[in-house]
Amino acid sequence: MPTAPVNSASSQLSEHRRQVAINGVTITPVAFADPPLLNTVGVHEPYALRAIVQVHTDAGISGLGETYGDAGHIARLRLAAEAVVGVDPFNINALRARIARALATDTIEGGHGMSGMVTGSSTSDRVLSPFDVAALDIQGKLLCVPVSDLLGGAVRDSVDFSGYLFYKWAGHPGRPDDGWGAALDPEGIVEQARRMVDGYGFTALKLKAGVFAPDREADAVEALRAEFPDLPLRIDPNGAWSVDTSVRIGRRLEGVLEYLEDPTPGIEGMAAVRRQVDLPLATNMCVVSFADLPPAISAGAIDVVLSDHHFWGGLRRSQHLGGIAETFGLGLSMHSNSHLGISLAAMVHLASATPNLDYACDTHWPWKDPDEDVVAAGVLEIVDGAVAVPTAPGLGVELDEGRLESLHRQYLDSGLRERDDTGYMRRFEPAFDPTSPRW
Ligand SMILES: O=C([O-])C(=O)C[C@H](O)[C@@H](O)C(=O)[O-]
Ligand SMILES: [Mg+2]
Repeated sequence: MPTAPVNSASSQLSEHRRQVAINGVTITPVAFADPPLLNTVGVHEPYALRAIVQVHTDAGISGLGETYGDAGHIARLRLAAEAVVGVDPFNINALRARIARALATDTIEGGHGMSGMVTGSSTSDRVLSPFDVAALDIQGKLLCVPVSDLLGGAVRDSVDFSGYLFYKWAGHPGRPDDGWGAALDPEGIVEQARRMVDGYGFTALKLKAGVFAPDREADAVEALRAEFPDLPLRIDPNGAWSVDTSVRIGRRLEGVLEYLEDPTPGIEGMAAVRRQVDLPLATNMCVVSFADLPPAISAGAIDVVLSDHHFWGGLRRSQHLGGIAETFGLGLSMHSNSHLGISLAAMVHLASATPNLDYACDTHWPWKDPDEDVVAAGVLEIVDGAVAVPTAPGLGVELDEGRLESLHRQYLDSGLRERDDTGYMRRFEPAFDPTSPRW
């Protein structure tokens, strides 16, 4: 009978729908090796911290999320974990409401995990994010569709990423060199870029700046332009420059950059720069929550917003941000922090289902040891500067329990419980002062 299998499949599906509820959450902090990457607030410590969130259901299916690993954030995740038990993983609105309620009386301090650079983002959106991703992973596994389908369908088969260049030391002091070598001048940055482009095929480059005198960093951008005449270039000093310095350096780099990211702190400062420089301004610092959008748009402070599902409340709310960007004619790009494979999979699904994503996304992926992850190796790879959108159900990545256990042990042994780029830098340069604007 031609109709019988369809009917029985759909009745099985609705059976799943009726029964499924979250019946537990496992939160595992992990640490993975991170090179000494320099930024305006200091230097990356020997390990980056993340939290792996497994959401379990009474249908026997679990979903995965990944987020920051600072102690305060983990304490909030644990509050949320208790609050979401009993919720249907298809009901992300209910997840959000339960999490907001659980955090309403939260007195936990610190723990943003973003090293003082994105502190104004919404706490409940940050905590919701890994639960939203895990719920979508569960939905996809139950319905046998990839997360990109649940987000409206992939509009591209692969997602472009930019090669993320950092000034860096050759290795962590007192430890062996990491193999990338030092990059402390334009030649070092060009050499690093060459290795990124040859190894991963990146078709856009971003330089993390705010480390050395601005003119020296502009020299590095011009050296990149000479070496890679066709690649879009960006520079991001994380608000380390005054308005005057931003205008001077911005004018110098007009016609060279595809966008200038967070040259100076705050909406007013960005708007002042924008009025005087003929370059698109991008941000992941002065617009980090929905409440920041109206004042930034009315001040004309930004041209491009960098989404990041880790602090914009997960994949669905990041799509909402994409809709606002489209409505107001803003460009859309994507921000990253040091991350593992669950986050990369989530970023790729989101980017694949965001038609108005105009730029190659950021990723710290090449800075990670390929042997250190919590998902199986080889599923996610950067080829020709892009990651293929996974087509298996859910996020398309499976947790490797052995790898999770070993990165959790590394977390326990590392002794690190908060990201502290400034404190680590001060061990080697006691007078280091990250107060912005630094120039
Ligand atoms: O675009 C950005 O602002 C970032 O990627 C922030 C990160 O924290 C970056 O500065 C880093 O990893 O040092
Ligand atoms: Mg940035």
